[in-house]
Amino acid sequence: MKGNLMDKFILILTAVEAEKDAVVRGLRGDERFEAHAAGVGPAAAAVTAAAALASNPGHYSLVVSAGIAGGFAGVAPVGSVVIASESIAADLGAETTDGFVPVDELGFGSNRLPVDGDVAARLTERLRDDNIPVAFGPVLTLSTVTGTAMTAAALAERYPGVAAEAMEGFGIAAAADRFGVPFLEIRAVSNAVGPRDRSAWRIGDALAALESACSTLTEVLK
Ligand SMILES: O=C(O)c1cccc(C(=O)CC[C@H]2O[C@@H](n3cnc4c(=O)[nH]cnc43)[C@H](O)[C@@H]2O)c1
Repeated sequence: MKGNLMDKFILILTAVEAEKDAVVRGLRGDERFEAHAAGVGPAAAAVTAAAALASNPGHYSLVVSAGIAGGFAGVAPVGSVVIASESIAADLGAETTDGFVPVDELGFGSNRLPVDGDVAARLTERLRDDNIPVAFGPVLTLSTVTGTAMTAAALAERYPGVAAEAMEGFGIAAAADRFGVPFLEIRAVSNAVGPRDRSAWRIGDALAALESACSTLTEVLK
């Protein structure tokens, strides 16, 4: 991680207030952190992150996207934590008769953005040491929640090793990239990616896991 953590702050953005409240509980008053609910989806997340970074040059040493997510079968079960190895805008590209072509293959930039690998690795390791179920892998950002087994399978084939999907990470990663601030994504799995079954959601369990992961983050960043 660049810079000295001791003199800067960490911005954590969630989608909704319930996620922000879980993050704040996990931070336990650690004044190095600022947590805000930015709204659902990549645009709301990107606008909020960019506004914060633009109005506070040099103030933040790290920007974190945190919240609940859908977990991919065999990688991230419900109730587990996912630490992103990279952020992928899963539907940023073109549909063709030969399948999806990501924007980088179209020559218009990239649909993948990096994370702070050092912090991501240390956080993953600490969570494992604390016996918290954790997966380290790509996290997708979508504007449409996956609702069928066919789409889940297509995403898992397109992005091997994918751990989770959510709706804000890439927007925040894009703002962090634009302002040269390291990025991290922490997700807690509330549901399985696939056929829509709201009765199977475990949002309470996911928020508890999110709280625990944020508490561990404060330790890792000591
Ligand atoms: O109505 C549904 O079937 C449904 C299924 C899963 C999630 C939703 C949401 O509207 C949640 C959006 C909100 O939570 C994050 N999230 C949680 N699970 C997922 C998911 O499986 N795919 C994408 N996003 C998910 C997301 O980051 C949003 O903030 C509705």
